Amino acid sequence: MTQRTILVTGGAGYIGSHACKAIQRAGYTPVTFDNLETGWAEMVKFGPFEQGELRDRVQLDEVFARWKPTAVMHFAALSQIGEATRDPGKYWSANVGGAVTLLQTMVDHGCLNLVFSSTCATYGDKDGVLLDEDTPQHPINAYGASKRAIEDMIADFGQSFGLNSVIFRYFNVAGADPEAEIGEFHIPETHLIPILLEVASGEREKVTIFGADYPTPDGTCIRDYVHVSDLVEAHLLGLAWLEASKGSRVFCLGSSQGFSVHEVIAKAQEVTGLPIRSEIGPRRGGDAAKLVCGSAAATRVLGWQPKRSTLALMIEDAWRVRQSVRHPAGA
Ligand SMILES: NC(=O)c1ccc[n+]([C@@H]2O[C@H](COP(=O)([O-])OP(=O)(O)OC[C@H]3O[C@@H](n4cnc5c(N)ncnc54)[C@H](O)[C@@H]3O)[C@@H](O)[C@H]2O)c1
Ligand SMILES: O=c1ccn([C@@H]2O[C@H](COP(=O)(O)OP(=O)(O)O[C@H]3O[C@H](CO)[C@@H](O)[C@H](O)[C@H]3O)[C@@H](O)[C@H]2O)c(=O)[nH]1
Repeated sequence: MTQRTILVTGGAGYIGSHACKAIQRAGYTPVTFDNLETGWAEMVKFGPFEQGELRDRVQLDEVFARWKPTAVMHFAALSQIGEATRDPGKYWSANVGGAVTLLQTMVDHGCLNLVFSSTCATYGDKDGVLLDEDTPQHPINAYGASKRAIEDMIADFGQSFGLNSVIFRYFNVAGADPEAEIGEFHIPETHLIPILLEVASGEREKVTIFGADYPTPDGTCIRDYVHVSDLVEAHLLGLAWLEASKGSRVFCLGSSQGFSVHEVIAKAQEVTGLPIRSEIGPRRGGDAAKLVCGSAAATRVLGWQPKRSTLALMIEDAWRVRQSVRHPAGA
């Protein structure tokens, strides 16, 4: 039997490259489609690579005709909250524009199974609430708004064309491949844990804490961190769900535990055994005070069992990759 092909948009990026490894291991062929805006050709190690732009319908048509994917995992997006707040049009164009073209191409090629990366940034600021699939979505930045719009678009394509979808709303994804083949490489790096590891390794002088006047116990923002390996396992379960024709569903993916910026810094110092200098700075636009996930549905319905989503393991795995894998930019 020929191997089933999964089109992985954003497969050269952080989460997409980890997904490709898991997809290949599960016996499928992951075909990466990526414009390399924030990703790396060097991270495409587990299947073919098609360099391309999602908003380019001609290119997408060629790729669908060549590979005939049975499903798409759609990771490609711009995802920096600070940048989205400074330049919202860029986010609406890349994220929503890219998704429109992708969905239309899927339907026209008869590929009707989609796993989509959404985000808890679609919820907005809901202090003190455990966010789950039923929580109303009121995004407070253009990134979250663009992702909510795509969720709505997917529902419309479901109604009109029978597109089947599993939408995962992730919380803060962290960690790296436990076998240290791939990792998280962004330039500039904006995510908290990799920044802390840059400070620990002496590549950065200090971390600026974006606000210590939030209504949280220590004044810094609280987030729910989930290990990228656990996250991509959920995607395989989502794919199996679609292949079993179980219909369309939304699931939240997180660890159901929140950690403040101060707590993450303390844990990174403990794991690395190195000092991490920090200073308090102003709030970053678009940040919610507290985002913590209720992922009971993913466990109950899909059988998802996170294995590595403790703060210590996520930092440990990211630290190991940092020390053993050369940055694709040669930095
Ligand atoms: N990292 C997180 O904590 C997190 C949390 C929630 C949701 N997400 C979502 O997960 C997905 C992957 O995130 P990531 O952290 O791996 O980001 P990433 O930036 O590492 O990867 C995104 C990839 O998509 C590609 N891409 C972007 N726009 C494209 C376009 N128009 N055409 C083709 N390729 C394009 C980039 O080059 C990159 O390789 C994104 O959709 C993001 O919104 C991430
Ligand atoms: O130098 C830094 C970087 C981050 N933070 C704080 O650390 C927390 C985590 O920030 P970051 O790692 O940038 O993640 P988020 O902005 O929470 O966004 C991530 O998590 C979202 C879901 O919560 C995803 O949708 C996004 O794609 C992903 O980038 C936030 O409170 C930031 O304000 C700092 O204080 N200093």
